[in-house]
Amino acid sequence: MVGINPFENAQQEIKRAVGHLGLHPAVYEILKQPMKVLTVIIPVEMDDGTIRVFTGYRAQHNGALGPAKGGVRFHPGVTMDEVKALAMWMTFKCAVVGLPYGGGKGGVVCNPRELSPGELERLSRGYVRAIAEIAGPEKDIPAPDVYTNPQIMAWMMDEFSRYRGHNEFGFITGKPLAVGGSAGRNEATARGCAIAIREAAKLQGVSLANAAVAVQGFGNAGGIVARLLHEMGCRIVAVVDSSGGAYNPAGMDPVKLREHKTRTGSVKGYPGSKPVSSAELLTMECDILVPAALENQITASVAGQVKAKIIAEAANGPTTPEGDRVLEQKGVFVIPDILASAGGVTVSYFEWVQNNMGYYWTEQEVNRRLEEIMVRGFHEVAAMRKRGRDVDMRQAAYMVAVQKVAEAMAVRGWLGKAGRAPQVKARPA
Ligand SMILES: NC(=O)C1=CN([C@@H]2O[C@H](COP(=O)(O)OP(=O)(O)OC[C@H]3O[C@@H](n4cnc5c(N)ncnc54)[C@H](O)[C@@H]3O)[C@@H](O)[C@H]2O)C=CC1
Ligand SMILES: O=C(O)CCC(=O)C(=O)O
Repeated sequence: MVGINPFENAQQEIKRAVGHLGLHPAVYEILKQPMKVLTVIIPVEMDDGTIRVFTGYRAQHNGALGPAKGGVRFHPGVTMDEVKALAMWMTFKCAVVGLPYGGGKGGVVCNPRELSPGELERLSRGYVRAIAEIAGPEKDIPAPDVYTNPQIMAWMMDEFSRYRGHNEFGFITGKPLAVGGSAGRNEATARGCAIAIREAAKLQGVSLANAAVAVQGFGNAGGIVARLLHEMGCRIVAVVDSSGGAYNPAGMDPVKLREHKTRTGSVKGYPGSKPVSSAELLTMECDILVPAALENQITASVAGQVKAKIIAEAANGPTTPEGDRVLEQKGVFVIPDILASAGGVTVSYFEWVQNNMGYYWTEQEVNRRLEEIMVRGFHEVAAMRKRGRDVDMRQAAYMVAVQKVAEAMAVRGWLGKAGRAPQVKARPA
């Protein structure tokens, strides 16, 4: 959305968390920007023989807890500030659920729908060649995000393996199973979100049986979360994608919605449904709202009209800080993006671990470990919310995450003398 800078939004959240935790101001000074940002140009030979030059970015926000980790977005609206915000959010997403990573994110300004498969492959490989010097399993590990998928991950892994001269399956996650992908990764973002919704519903006394759910975005995150919530007994009353929406208060079957989208290119026109816009969906009567598309969807004016009891942010940054304050005043229970969407990177972590070991787990094993991490993360944040005064779930999540990153920076000596107290107590002799 024009005029709202996601990077400035992300900075505000960190500033508040550092203040609430009473940490040294140096913590904010370090965390308020990415440690490294690379801008690249990618010349690609198009099918008609012309050369088109694309712009791409890779941002690494903070490496105190481990190598940078985060997806690559292919979208016409990608900007450097968006990539910087997304990298920043990744640092705290990884920290809140206890993964040994820092935050990273990449993006290429392009419309993949206008590219042929060959052009898309050459662009994906070109992007990897351009960022190769700052990436790798020990430095920065990309993954899928908006409009990138397992096939693109496979091309990228192959290109990086050529660059290094040997197979580097651990360079990137979200790969197809045939080349070191993990069972369960495709569903992981949605599964993690569904687990968080289940825990929130228990906490808030909302029954999932027949609960009305509206989902904005019907891709990897939104489409699968609709299916999983349907399996948990919820009624999927509305879904939208970038081309339109479908509404039916009696509920719709997400498997059939997916088939309809595969056949026609959109969820709109689903048999038995009425059209619905993205704006209408966000403010409609429902119990659970899942924004699973892009940033800055729930502004203050949208938030004022939201009727959902629970919002689970499967997307990164769907709510503006102003929107957030309105939701807080209204008592809407928000599961913030850094927690609600952490399932994907959690299973990406499992994928990287499996690649490093060369030993692969069953889907059951992956899902069991994901469940454990999401439940622990959710309740750690809920406990922080209870302990903190005047903090909502988003602030609580940031407080849990910022505390962990600040502690790592302190013991590494990045905060100098300021870091030695009170975060780090010397071990008794
Ligand atoms: N794929 C992953 O593992 C993760 C994704 N996310 C976040 O989830 C969100 C969605 O990502 P994915 O599902 O992976 O992308 P995707 O490319 O699979 O799907 C995106 C969906 O959003 C829809 N969409 C795009 N613009 C829209 C608009 N203006 N209004 C309504 N719908 C719109 C598209 O039509 C598509 O259905 C993003 O914010 C992403 O950063 C977060 C964590 C992990
Ligand atoms: O799977 C990953 O490594 C990161 C996914 C991602 O980009 C995100 O969580 O926003």
